[in-house]
Amino acid sequence: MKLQLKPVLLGVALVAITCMTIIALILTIVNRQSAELPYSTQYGMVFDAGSSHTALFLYQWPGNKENNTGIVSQTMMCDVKGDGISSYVTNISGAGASLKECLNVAMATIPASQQKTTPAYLGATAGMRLLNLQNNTLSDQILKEVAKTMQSYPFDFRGAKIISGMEEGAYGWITINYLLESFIKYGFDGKWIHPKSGTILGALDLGGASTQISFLPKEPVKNPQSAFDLQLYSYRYQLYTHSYLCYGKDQALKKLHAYLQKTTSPSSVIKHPCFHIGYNLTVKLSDIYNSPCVNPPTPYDPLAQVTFLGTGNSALCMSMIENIVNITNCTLYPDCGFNGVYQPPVNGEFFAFSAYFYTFDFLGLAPKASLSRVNSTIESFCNKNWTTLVAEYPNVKEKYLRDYCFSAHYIMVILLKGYKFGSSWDKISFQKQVADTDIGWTLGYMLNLTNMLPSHHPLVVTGVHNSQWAAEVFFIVFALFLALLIIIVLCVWGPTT
Ligand SMILES: Nc1ncnc2c1ncn2[C@@H]1O[C@H](COP(=O)(O)OP(=O)(O)O)[C@@H](O)[C@H]1O
Ligand SMILES: [Ca+2]
Repeated sequence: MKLQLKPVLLGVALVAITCMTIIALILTIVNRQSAELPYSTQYGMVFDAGSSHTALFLYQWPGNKENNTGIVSQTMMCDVKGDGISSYVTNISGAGASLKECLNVAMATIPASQQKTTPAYLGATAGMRLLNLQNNTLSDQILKEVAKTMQSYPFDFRGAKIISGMEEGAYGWITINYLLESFIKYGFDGKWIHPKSGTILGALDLGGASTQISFLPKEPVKNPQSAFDLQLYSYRYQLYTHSYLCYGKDQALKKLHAYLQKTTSPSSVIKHPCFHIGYNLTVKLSDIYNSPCVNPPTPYDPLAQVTFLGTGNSALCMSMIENIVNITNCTLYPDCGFNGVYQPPVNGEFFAFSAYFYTFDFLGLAPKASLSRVNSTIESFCNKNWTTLVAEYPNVKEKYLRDYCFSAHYIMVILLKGYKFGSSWDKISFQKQVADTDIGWTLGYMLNLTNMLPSHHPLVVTGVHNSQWAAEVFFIVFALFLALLIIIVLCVWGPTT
């Protein structure tokens, strides 16, 4: 009997098609991953309740789960009027009321439908840490008041608390490196790539009441109290971070005043080398000794007055500051920052922000300037007469203008003699923002508390719309049905015709 070739080939082809269709069907159904598409912008807010003032930062990101790279950005920033919340000790309810103006701005910015799902945090830093040391009942009452005000808004209130110095340092470091995409990057080939570890930056934050340094050292951190272990996007980091309480620039100035007062006593007129010639300041002794950062002489009259007379003497200003920043005492460890605090040698590039930036920006030294230009600029600025200066900068707040000479010298002492940046001065960049977002601890804090910093590498899936997926399944099932039907017809009638 002659074999009929055509129906046999057709049958083989149909069987092959059927098998492929069944495999396609299994793959389409079994390995189904659902991915949400961006549906709308989401928001999150953090109050930075600093020692000198409070600011509200509002962040936004696309409303899906793909926010685990540098997608979160700052939508708005609102400066709360008045001083920091720790200054409300005699008017506790005022601390809560002070936040209302900025909360109203947030209400006007966030669409009504999103307000309920907007997480809202308040983190207080060194001013409240100090108040907590002095009188924890008062600091608790202030935190309760600010929480009450925040809860009176529709936002998803997640807490008002004092953050630790280590958290403050680590979150500042996370903010910088998140914004610079140093943890993870989306490459041109559509794959996630992990940039080389050398591209991770260190963070230098100078506040009013504390100062923080955070970086990845070359060597393992020897003191566990300064080690911060993190796992981000499948990589482990051991961060060195230290917060020097009482060494923010305002408390450091208080320390200098206490030093000058004690060493000149009983005179009530005291030469001040970091104030400009022509600037005089009269204060009560209680204004100097009202902080846990300074030890009052015993006995002392809180109401007695002293007058500081500016002499604008750069060399003396620098050496006086060296008296309040102990740079010699490093007995317990092979390497130290200042005050005998363990610190491995600095490593890599750094961003210096907050008062580091304000001071260097004002002096025209940001983002970078050579050491010789920095030194000569500070010296000639400190030499300026106060009257000339006020006329030259009519729009600069007097409290800032008065302090730039001191702050600049203080910055040089802690960076060069404290942290020992001498040979790596050019590694420091004085910055305020990255990608239109302010550098500070608040973004890192929010990313962490909202679980937007995964410890594992993000999974990339290529997806289709649900309707397209249903159409694909329907088409495959239909093709399968048709193929089976033809095979049956061929088997029954094919070979005999
Ligand atoms: N425009 C500015 N010029 C100079 N200094 C500023 C400016 N804005 C803020 N500062 C200073 O920056 C510091 C910010 O510290 P802050 O965040 O309030 O305290 P902390 O972080 O210690 O709790 C303060 O010393 C404040 O005076
Ligand atoms: Ca701060």
